[in-house]
Amino acid sequence: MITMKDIIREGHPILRETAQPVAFPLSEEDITLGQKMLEFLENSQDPVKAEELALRGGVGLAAPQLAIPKRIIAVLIPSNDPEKPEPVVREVLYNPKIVSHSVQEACLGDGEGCLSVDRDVPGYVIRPARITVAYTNAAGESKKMRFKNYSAIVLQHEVDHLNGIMFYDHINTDNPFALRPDVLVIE
Ligand SMILES: CNC(=O)c1cccc(C)c1Nc1nc(N2CCN(c3ccccc3Cl)CC2)nc(N2CSC[C@H]2C(=O)NC)n1
Ligand code: NI
Repeated sequence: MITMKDIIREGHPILRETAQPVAFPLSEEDITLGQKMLEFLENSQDPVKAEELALRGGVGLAAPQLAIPKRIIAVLIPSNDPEKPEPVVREVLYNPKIVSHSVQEACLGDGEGCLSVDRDVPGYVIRPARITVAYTNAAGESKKMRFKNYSAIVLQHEVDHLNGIMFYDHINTDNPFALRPDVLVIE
């Protein structure tokens, strides 16, 4: 199974490369990889397993973070509503593409963290608040899904990894906490 030792850290060249699209039909290898990426996120969010395996919590993971320059991301966003325990997003996305986005922007009030960045980089990462992503799922079906707020931030962070972009590339160097008008700050 995937653990932190499999995740490359900033400085590794693959994190700055553009990942290659995956071919269809999906290979067993690419399907298995997606499943293992989701399993990692599940383990990372399980207090017992995360401690056992020394995993940092994450809600998204991109194949380049495993030194695999393929356009594959896994997203597991847990529900925060005890009434509805189902995850908000539980998906492996092959060749994801942001096909449209809102003018309105948003950012996480606490800034962004990344499993490939072993340091705190303070500052707002301002991104479109709503996006539409076209992708192929593990069953080989073409999908189009809309995301907003926290989910949209996570998807964009992971798609950035496929294009060699790190979250702190978006932080305003003059004033990391500068806010443009109408940016939604997500707490
Ligand atoms: C510097 N300040 C901060 O990091 C930061 C600080 C405070 C709050 C937030 C909200 C911050 N920001 C931030 N927190 C997260 N998590 C919160 C903890 N959680 C988690 C942890 C353990 C079990 C289950 C879970 Cl659910 C996992 C997810 N995740 C991301 N990102 C950026 S988009 C991709 C996503 C990612 O998965 N990163 C590894 N950012
Ligand atoms: Ni990351």
